[in-house]
Amino acid sequence: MPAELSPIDKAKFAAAKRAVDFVEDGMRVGLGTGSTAAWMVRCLGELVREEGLRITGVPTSSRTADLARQVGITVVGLDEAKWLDLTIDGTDEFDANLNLIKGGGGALLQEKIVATASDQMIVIADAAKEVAQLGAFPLPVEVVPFGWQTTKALIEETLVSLDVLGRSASLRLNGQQPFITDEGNYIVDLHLNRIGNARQLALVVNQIPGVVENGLFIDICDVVIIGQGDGRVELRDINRGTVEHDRIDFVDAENIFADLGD
Ligand SMILES: O=C[C@H](O)[C@H](O)[C@H](O)COP(=O)(O)O
Repeated sequence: MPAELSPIDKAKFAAAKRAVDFVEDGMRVGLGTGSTAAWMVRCLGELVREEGLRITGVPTSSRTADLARQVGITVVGLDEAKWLDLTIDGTDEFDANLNLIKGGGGALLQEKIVATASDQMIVIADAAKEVAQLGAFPLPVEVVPFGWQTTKALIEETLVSLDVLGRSASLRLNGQQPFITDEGNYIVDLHLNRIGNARQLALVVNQIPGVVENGLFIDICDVVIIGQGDGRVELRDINRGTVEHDRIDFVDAENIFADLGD
């Protein structure tokens, strides 16, 4: 393990490495987006190259598609795969019911479509992503560029009517310009502090014309794998109600770190 790899990266790697144990030969796998999911894509790539694992990957962003191809994973679109056995993705927050806030990297739309089209969703995270109540992380809402200021104003009015704390909304920027998603849309981030009724908020926000999707993933995630910097992992399965503990050996990761140029 390279000395410069931070404890947080080790934690993300540990969760990712444990998650790929769920991937079986012949599976169609949704590939999430973000720094944690990137570790999972690298781990899967190693299994494909070194152990001949045959999988079909459905990426949730152009970034993930590029990385997946680079590490040797066969990539297809969701409509070609049709239905997936499993999706593995990161998250910005998760709560005790495994409800999530996602979209910090702007990929929430494809991520939600792909996760919903999967028999199982496994979320991989470091322990800092766990919250008692969702909402400290700004909730991303994807909106169409046409009339986005009106859409943002309607979202703010809706937050007031729901008496949601925080209530401020901001257009996500990339430098001086609006951040553009893979689908050509904008992101409005909602600074809420905490979300009392996430299910209601998710439904109501999506009713507003101009809103494409929001980053609340309610009743979609089945398993969360929480990694620690020392290699410990905890697996929580919401359907079975089970909690398991395991440990990842970083020595196994030498090839992956070599690929990163360390
Ligand atoms: O749009 C991005 C995704 O929802 C990511 O899964 C999320 O932001 C977590 O990313 P990271 O693993 O980099 O914290």
